[in-house]
Amino acid sequence: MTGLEIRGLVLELGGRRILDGVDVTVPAGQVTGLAGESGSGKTMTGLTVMGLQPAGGRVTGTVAYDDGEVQVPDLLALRPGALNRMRGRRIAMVFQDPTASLQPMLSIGTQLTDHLRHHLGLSRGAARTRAAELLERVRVPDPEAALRRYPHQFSGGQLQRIAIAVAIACEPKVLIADEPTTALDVTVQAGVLRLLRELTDDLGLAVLLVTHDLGVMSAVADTVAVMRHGAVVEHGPRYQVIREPRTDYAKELVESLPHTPPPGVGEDRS
Ligand SMILES: Nc1ncnc2c1ncn2[C@@H]1O[C@H](COP(=O)(O)OP(=O)(O)OP(=O)(O)O)[C@@H](O)[C@H]1O
Repeated sequence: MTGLEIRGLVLELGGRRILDGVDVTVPAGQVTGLAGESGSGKTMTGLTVMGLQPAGGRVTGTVAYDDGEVQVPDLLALRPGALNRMRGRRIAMVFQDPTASLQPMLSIGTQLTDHLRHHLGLSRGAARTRAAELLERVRVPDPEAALRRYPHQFSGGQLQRIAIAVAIACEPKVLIADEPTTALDVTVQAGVLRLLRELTDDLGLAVLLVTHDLGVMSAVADTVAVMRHGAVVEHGPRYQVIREPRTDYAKELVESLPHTPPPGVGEDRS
């Protein structure tokens, strides 16, 4: 299987077990939704997979990575430098707040080209061309003009598209998206979710999508994993988990979570 295999992931912080043996498979070409009530460990799962858990955290378990070209039996066993290279090149992350991955004082063009030159060793000219292509790929209008602008000159939805462009710049194979549309208006959400789906299909990305919103889940996830108290209690095809949950907890969760299907994506896609 290409993608990520998370097995028995445990995170202990200050004597508390935040993750208690998370098992979840994130296959290439699919969106794996991670649902669960607040505090169940969704965000920590994404961060720990990337080696970005809070300082002092004790981590055990394995995260196997395979993109068909590179196989890493356990990302958690890599030295910090090697993990850092995996993060820049092969595994990317998108957060709720797109400004988290963008510098306010630098133009979008400078940020994208610096990133491409640093990670891929491209020349200035080649990096600029690729930066414009990337903005086109994520459907930012007028990419050439956009490259000259600064983050504060874009709307939230456009900024999230730009953050996604930065994330896919080095052609990663895994994308961890943590509440990527939570801060956006419902109509803008739909466009960003459609883009995520398109990138998953076209680039064969393995996407782990952390969200507390069932509307978002119904719109793009292939499978849904439900977390409770730091462990996955149910994982199955989206329609099954949402319509016919097997565990009482998943049933309760499905009934309690917000469900705001963004217009134009989703429910029809099964
Ligand atoms: N920096 C930290 N230090 C210690 N504990 C933390 C830290 N960040 C989060 N936690 C704890 O880890 C647990 C899991 O948090 P996490 O953010 O993964 O939950 P979540 O399911 O993503 O919830 P939410 O939907 O509210 O973001 C929570 O009990 C939280 O209090």
